Amino acid sequence: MDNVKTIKIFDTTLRDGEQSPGASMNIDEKLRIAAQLEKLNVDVIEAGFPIASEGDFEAVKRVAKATHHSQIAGLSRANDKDIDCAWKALKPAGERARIHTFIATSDIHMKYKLKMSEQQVIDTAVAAVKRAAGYTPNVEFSAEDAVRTRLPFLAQVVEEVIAAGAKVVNIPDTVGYTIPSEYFNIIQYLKENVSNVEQAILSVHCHNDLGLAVANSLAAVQAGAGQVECTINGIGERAGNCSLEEIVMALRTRQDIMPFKTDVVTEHIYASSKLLSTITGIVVQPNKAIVGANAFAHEAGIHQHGMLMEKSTYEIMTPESIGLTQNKLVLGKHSGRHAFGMRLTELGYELNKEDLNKAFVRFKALADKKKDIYDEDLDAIVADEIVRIDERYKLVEMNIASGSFAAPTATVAMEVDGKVKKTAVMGSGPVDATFKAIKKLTKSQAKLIDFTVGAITGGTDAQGECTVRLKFEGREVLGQGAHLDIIVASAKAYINALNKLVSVLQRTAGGL
Ligand SMILES: CC(=O)SCCNC(=O)CCNC(=O)[C@H](O)C(C)(C)COP(=O)(O)OP(=O)(O)OC[C@H]1O[C@@H](n2cnc3c(N)ncnc32)[C@H](O)[C@@H]1OP(=O)(O)O
Ligand SMILES: CC(C)C(=O)C(=O)O
Repeated sequence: MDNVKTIKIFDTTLRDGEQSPGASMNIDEKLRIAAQLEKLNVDVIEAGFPIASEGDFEAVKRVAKATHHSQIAGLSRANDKDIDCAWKALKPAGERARIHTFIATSDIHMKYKLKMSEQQVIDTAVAAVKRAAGYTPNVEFSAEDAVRTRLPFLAQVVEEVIAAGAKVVNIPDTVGYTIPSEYFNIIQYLKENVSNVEQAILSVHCHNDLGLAVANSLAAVQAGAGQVECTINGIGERAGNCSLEEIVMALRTRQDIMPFKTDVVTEHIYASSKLLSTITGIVVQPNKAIVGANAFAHEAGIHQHGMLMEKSTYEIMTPESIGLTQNKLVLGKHSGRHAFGMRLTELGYELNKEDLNKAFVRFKALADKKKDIYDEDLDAIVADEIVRIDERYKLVEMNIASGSFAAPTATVAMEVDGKVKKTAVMGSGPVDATFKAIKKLTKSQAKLIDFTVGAITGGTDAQGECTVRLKFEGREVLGQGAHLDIIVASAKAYINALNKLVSVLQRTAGGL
């Protein structure tokens, strides 16, 4: 189609996505996500909110330096300090740098939060855009809580920020309140009532409080919006943001009725989703559209019959289109480093030689015990073996006595600050005994907040994957561990969380 319009994809996984409780990422993790986002070929990566903390500033700066073709955005409130700080962080991106400044425009926000009149908000917004435009022509302005803003006022704000130099104007549904028909009308109203609207791209940024973020974004695109802001797996503040994979695949799959496309390389979607889950520990629900474990699974006989006859009977898009390939090279104990490394690359992992070797040793050990090695097993190996921090604590060996008549007892040997220590502790169950033993050996005061267990793949020889969330002095960390023995996986997750806590506390000069 000649008249197909390209919709810009603005990914905010590293900024709004990181505002999800539990989704905080360190700089190295952000760099890995940013590299994956460039593979996806998103137009803009919002890398953070530089004034928020030294860590955020550094992360934006490092992402700006390390990336090659995506534009890099940094968020700032509408004041000089934030904007100057954002620019300092973004500068290494050169012409790819975008300053994203915002201020709320709804009556509720202006009255209770900002304590500003409409005129003060306009003056502040215009001044912010002008200051940002002094650094770069690539300025985006967001009218926070636009959906609950008086429409003629919203139109006035949009007109004035465009006149001040904004090249992209975002109309966010900050609280996930709108519905598709209303949002369509808002965008259409702005298109018809802002005299200079064609000098800027209208952007949309939807939250999912009513489960409508993707539907609303789609409606806005149909009304003329040219940029969609979204996150991998839909993570974000509260119920999350518009999910990148859903909006992109909706536009790709329904080009028959919507003349739009994106430049996203959809074949990298699945790897991106996996990488984010591995890094944050926020797992995707099995029935999640596009990237859930069941998204391309067919259980019912009638469906299976249809699929065998002709895939399009029950599949509106192919698994291959999101990078979910049937593993052509079967990985097992006879596989070598080349096949193993190639599969990891296909899954989105770029490991250096040393990390690849470490992962390969783990893979061989697993292949000796387990018949089939699935992609999920490889994800677990990488999560467990590579996504690591400096280790003050290491599991040396452990043994569990448990059953229906004896009191569960864990015997655990650990390396603590280079010295091997051993203890045996009883508990109400094998996991309880294990955690008590680890606590005793490490003298940790951290509180266990959450513990989850899952089988990574099917069958009784499946690897178990555990996550442990610990809290100490207001800091929360998430540890992960995988092993064929679920109790060993639990211990590894607990120890991984303790090591993360040490690293967090060291950075803030605390102690355990
Ligand atoms: C809708 C969104 O997602 S917006 C982005 C939300 N993300 C975040 O807030 C995460 C990062 N935030 C932070 O680290 C901190 O909130 C900071 C560093 C930005 C500010 O911290 P503090 O200075 O301690 O202020 P605090 O967060 O308590 O309050 C916000 C202040 O900014 C003001 N403010 C809020 N939005 C804006 C804006 N867009 N432009 C200018 N000022 C604003 C508020 O009125 C308040 O001002 P006051 O301190 O004079 O009362
Ligand atoms: C800063 C803006 C874009 C935002 O995150 C929101 O309104 O939800």
